[in-house]
Amino acid sequence: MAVSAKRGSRKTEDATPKKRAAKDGATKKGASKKKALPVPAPEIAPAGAQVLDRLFETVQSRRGTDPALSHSARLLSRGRKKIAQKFGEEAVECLIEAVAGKPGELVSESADVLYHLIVMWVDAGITPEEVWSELRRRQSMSGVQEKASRNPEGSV
Ligand SMILES: N=c1c2ncn([C@@H]3O[C@H](COP(=O)(O)OP(=O)(O)OP(=O)(O)O)[C@@H](O)[C@H]3O)c2ncn1[C@@H]1O[C@H](COP(=O)(O)O)[C@@H](O)[C@H]1O
Repeated sequence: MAVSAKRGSRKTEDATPKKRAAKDGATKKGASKKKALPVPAPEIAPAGAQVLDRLFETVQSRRGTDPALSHSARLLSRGRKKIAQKFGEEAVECLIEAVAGKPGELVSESADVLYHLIVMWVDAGITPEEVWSELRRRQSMSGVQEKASRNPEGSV
């Protein structure tokens, strides 16, 4: 992702919804005539990890909508390879900030990674509940035990 388009802590002029719409292909004039897509009301913002369920619902609702109004719609319309590529780019940016020891940047990059992961789930037709269920299953076993169960003879 171009740094100029980043959300979160790095406030840049490209980060506003209006400029994002322009960047995504709509002219400023054309975008202003279009009705903005609905976003969840902030007063009923979900707590903690439920924010991911809400984000999933929003991204899913964007499928097939106007790419000029929705970054998710644009990304979904560009296909699986592009979606995977964007996720990979965000993951790399995340690890760069982790290695650089920049917690604030890591928070912002982590949000980007989660957003792009959710776009990938929507494209693949899987739900967050399937992932939560897998995580719950793993909670019954430590990571060390799980790895040992995969490598019964102790091979790495
Ligand atoms: N969390 C995000 C989010 N994080 C990052 N981004 C956007 O992702 C884009 C990444 O920029 P890039 O330059 O990397 O992407 P790009 O334009 O595809 O780049 P190229 O590959 O074309 O070079 C930026 O425009 C960011 O604003 C996001 N866009 C949307 N969301 C969430 O998704 C919801 C729905 O958004 P829309 O689909 O836009 O309605 C929003 O309410 C948010 O909650």
